[in-house]
Amino acid sequence: MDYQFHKIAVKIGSNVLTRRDGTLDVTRMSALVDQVAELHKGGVEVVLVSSGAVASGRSEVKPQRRLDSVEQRQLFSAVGQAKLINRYYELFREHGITVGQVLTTKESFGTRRHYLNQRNCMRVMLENGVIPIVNENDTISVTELMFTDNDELSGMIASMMDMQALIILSNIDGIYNGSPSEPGTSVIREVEQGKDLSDYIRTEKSGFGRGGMLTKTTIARKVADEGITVIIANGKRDNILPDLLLRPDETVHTRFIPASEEVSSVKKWIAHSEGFAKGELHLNQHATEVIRGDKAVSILPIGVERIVGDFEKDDIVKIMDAEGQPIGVGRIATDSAEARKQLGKHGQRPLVHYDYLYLD
Ligand SMILES: Nc1ncnc2c1ncn2[C@@H]1O[C@H](COP(=O)(O)OP(=O)(O)O)[C@@H](O)[C@H]1O
Ligand SMILES: N[C@@H](CCC(=O)OP(=O)(O)O)C(=O)O
Repeated sequence: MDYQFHKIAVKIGSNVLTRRDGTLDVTRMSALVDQVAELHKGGVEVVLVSSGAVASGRSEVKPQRRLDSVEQRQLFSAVGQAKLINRYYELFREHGITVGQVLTTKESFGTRRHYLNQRNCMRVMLENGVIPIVNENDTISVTELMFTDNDELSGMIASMMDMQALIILSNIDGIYNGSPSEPGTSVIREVEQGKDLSDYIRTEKSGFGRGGMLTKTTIARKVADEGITVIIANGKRDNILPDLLLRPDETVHTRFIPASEEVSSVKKWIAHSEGFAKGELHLNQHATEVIRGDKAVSILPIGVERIVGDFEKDDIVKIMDAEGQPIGVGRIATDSAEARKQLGKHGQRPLVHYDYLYLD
């Protein structure tokens, strides 16, 4: 088959998998499994990121007392994830395909070592023909440790696994150039690099989702800037996945045009690591201008005015411009005590080497 991509991450949103009453839509799930199986048999490497744990657990248990929102999420996801993966396992087995479960947390992306462990796990699964089915470990990720939603998780997975494309399946055909329910609006088919879509996106979410269209757009842009095509399409449409890969021109969806330059694997990790930053490097005016220029440059101690926080060598730090605004992230080459000693000095080694610097 002439598929346009051979390595893809597919994110299936909560709303695709749940019926209006909140129960698991097994018919839809089964249709999507058939499509993924078809691609897999056609030689496409697929990593699935599936939501639906909380939604599918909700209908299974009746809590004995009033639970707060964290407890509810923990209880429903513990039950619901087991139900979800069990369904997937059985449905894929009918196609002779083995699947495996990967539950992760935002923290597991925080250090390079954990990150590589996860990547290795999924690589070995793929090498052995096993489809990884990834979800956040909702039982233990609470509030500030959580991914914004599974769109963020799927972006990190697509980036980590060096995928050619990330397909985000929701309950809508793509991003509309206005309110989707209003007459006269239509799906934006292509989003060029640097295009601002904020005017179009309403903050409301669909029934069971967590992040909404705004997070999808932010993540999509970031992942596309790393050279990965991002597609937002309707997971409720029949045969959507093969159609997107075989007949993209005739299939409604929004496509984020990827950057043409290659981004190294370590830079991709750094790009998604802002949340783990342990400190800040504040650049002076001249360094800010140089860093913003066209040339690839490292951050030298002479260009740093101030250092905030305590960090170890190889930790992630935020890069701030002369006005104190964040402009990127990088991996620091020395600990904070040593970095402070070098501040403002000439002839020192870079604090952040260009290879480990990601600018927004
Ligand atoms: N401009 C827009 N185009 C498309 N959808 C939008 C737009 N603005 C807001 N939305 C809403 O975003 C919803 C999809 O996001 P979300 O609820 O997070 O779904 P999921 O569970 O699939 O991640 C749509 O159902 C729609 O109501
Ligand atoms: N991990 C959660 C997913 C929650 C979530 O963010 O879902 P979505 O709105 O589809 O991105 C679950 O399985 O219920």
